[in-house]
Amino acid sequence: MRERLPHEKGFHVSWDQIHRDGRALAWRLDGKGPDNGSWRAVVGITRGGLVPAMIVSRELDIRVVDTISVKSYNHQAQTQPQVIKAPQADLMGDGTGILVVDDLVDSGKTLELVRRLYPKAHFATVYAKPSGKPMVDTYITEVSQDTWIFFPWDMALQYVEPYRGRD
Ligand SMILES: O=P(O)(O)OC[C@H]1O[C@H](OP(=O)(O)OP(=O)(O)O)[C@H](O)[C@@H]1O
Ligand code: HPA
Ligand SMILES: [Mg+2]
Repeated sequence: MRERLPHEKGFHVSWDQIHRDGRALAWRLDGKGPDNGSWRAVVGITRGGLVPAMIVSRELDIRVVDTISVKSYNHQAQTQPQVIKAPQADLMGDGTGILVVDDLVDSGKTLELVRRLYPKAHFATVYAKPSGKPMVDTYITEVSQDTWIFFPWDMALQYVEPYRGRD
């Protein structure tokens, strides 16, 4: 099995769970945009933010959806975050009315970078760890810093030994 240290715990999220939590995020954001409660666009931070961005944009009927590509990790090793692809500049402005969506905030470095580019945007993630919380405006579930979140797109169903058959 691939090394998971220094993360003590694993939080395994199913497709059903990310769908429910993504919907909960959308409902929390509903009517909170700056223009009579509405949002101009959803911007997903690729790649992990794309599934929640799709769910939020579907729930809130937002048809303008763009992406920003920020690479922060090589597997579980953190590297300096880099913007690989930016969203359409005339859509973004200073970020007013834009919902930036990601799957999670961990150290907060990814959102810190995107916030610097679009300071007036609203930053929303499905999951949050304590170090990154100051960078996020809205999130659904907090997990401890020593938890690694496994998303359904990184997992597969597999056989497990019965409890009494394990070492
Ligand atoms: O708060 P931080 O410590 O910056 O970490 C959070 C970011 O790290 C992961 O993305 P990653 O860079 O691994 O790329 P991916 O979404 O393509 O998997 C995750 O999807 C968040 O975007
Ligand atoms: O806990 C995590 N899970 C998946 N990707 C991540 N990127 C930073 N932290 C995490
Ligand atoms: Mg990501």
